[in-house]
Amino acid sequence: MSKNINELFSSVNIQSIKGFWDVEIQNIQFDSRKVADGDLFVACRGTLSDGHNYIRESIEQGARVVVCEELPEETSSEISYILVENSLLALSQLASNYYALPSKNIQLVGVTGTNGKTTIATLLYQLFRKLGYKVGLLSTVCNYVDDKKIAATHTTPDPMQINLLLSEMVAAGCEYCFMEVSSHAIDQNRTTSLHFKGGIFTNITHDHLDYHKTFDAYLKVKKNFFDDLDKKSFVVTNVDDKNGKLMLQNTKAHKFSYSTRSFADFRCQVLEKHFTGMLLEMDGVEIWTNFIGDFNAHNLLAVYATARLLNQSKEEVLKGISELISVAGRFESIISPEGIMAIVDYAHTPDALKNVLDSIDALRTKNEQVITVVGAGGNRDKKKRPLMAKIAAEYSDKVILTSDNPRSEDPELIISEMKAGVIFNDLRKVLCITDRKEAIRTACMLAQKDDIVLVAGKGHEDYQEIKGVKHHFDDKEIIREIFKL
Ligand SMILES: CC(=O)N[C@H]1[C@@H](OP(=O)(O)OP(=O)(O)OC[C@H]2O[C@@H](n3ccc(=O)[nH]c3=O)[C@H](O)[C@@H]2O)O[C@H](CO)[C@@H](O)[C@@H]1O[C@H](C)C(=O)N[C@@H](C)C(=O)N[C@H](CCC(=O)O)C(=O)O
Ligand SMILES: Nc1ncnc2c1ncn2[C@@H]1O[C@H](COP(=O)(O)OP(=O)(O)OP(=O)(O)O)[C@@H](O)[C@H]1O
Repeated sequence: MSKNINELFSSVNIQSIKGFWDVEIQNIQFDSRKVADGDLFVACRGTLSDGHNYIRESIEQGARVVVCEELPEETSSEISYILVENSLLALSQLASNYYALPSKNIQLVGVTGTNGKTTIATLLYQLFRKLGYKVGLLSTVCNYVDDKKIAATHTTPDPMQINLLLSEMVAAGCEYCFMEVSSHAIDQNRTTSLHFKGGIFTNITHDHLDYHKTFDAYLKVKKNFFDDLDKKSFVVTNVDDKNGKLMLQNTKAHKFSYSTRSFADFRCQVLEKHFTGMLLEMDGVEIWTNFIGDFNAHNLLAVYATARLLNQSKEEVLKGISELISVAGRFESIISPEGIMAIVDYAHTPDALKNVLDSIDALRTKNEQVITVVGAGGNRDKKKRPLMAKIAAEYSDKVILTSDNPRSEDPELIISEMKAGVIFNDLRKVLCITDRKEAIRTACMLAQKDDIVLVAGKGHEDYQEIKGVKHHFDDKEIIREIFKL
């Protein structure tokens, strides 16, 4: 689709222009390798390299307009160069303008926090469909435009992708979109120019410090998302998290809180816990839910609060919540003919792992053993490796440390970095088996009737990434094969 750059730059803070202003462009690209004839190229500074180094290549590929933070040494008189202070911010604004501001034509709610984003966004998508609406979803597991499933590459896609999907949702008649907002996305301005009706804060614990460097920087980035919300929107925050209230400090949005422990606008209490679900008291009403674990009580409460803030009736929301079923790869259980229960969960942070193991512990009635199979991803935050192994060993009877997605790292080295975190007295519980399938098989062989095998870290993923190649790998599939189901 062809656009005049005049329309595209309406909200962009331009420093200067070199070249023509009245230019038609075809598409917007931030990767020179994808530029085609007539495109606009935005040169962005990344963590590995700098898009400014690819300006010449983008022009050779056919770029007509270049948006950059500094001019290249050699410029061409046939090209328009538009200087901006922050290319990533400009990209976000250009992308929204290119697709005619779709976020203004849909009620968009963003979920951010270390854990729970996928669960809450997906459950909101499911709930609002039950309530009779056409809905969109942008999440780690997959994206949906109404009932059309679209593969996801990121938790929060790049600004062009987000706005394309939002515009498709608007065209398909969707009234709501629920999206995950990662800290990378906030930091890189992927969501800055979107118009959010609401924002949800789940929690913040140790993660992504490879990218943000310090916990304070990570916290500040999360807070920026809420600081940017306007007075027509709402923010609903988990005040059981010690940083929950902080998210409300500088925002102009209407402020709401939720809690399972203390005074808050939205409250819920866990009345009973079973392997098949939980009985909750939510906003004064008892409801049965098909979810396990205190953390899911928080997730369901966030869903309830958001639906109420989007003006849905209490009765219908509670009825809808009681009918919701699990989210792919989140506390999914498979029982063997011999009575061994395997649980597949995406827990890939120390906090998530502890929560899942706590939830399992709360359900133990006899002397069931808990055997945990867990790894840690390569080319990602290394600091969480020893912490995850320490937690796994502390809260399980046996632990098998194995590979997650080693990516370009040596899996055995990752496992040894994990093992270094296990306290001396727990070392006797730990086995190391690099091959994940063998690790799962061994855990199932060690388990007896009623024992619980937790396979953590990969959840819904159907691949294992080793040395840049994605091999088919599915924890649930392997467990079913071992259990001969
Ligand atoms: C690690 C990381 O955060 N990378 C971000 C970074 O890219 P980079 O450092 O890899 O970029 P680069 O390769 O150095 O290149 C810099 C720029 O030059 C461009 N380029 C590069 C090469 C070339 O030949 N031509 C060219 O134009 C690139 O397109 C890029 O715009 O800067 C880019 C912006 O220009 C981001 O899009 C990119 O996010 C990538 C896509 C990424 O994968 N990030 C992950 C880690 C991420 O976002 N994860 C979160 C979820 C986390 C979670 O909750 O688990 C997510 O939302 O998915
Ligand atoms: N509210 C919560 N608090 C703590 N842990 C949670 C919560 N919700 C889910 N978890 C745990 O975290 C894991 C990941 O959940 P989920 O995918 O919903 O989080 P996420 O924020 O989307 O993570 P990511 O962006 O890394 O995919 C779950 O499998 C579960 O173990």
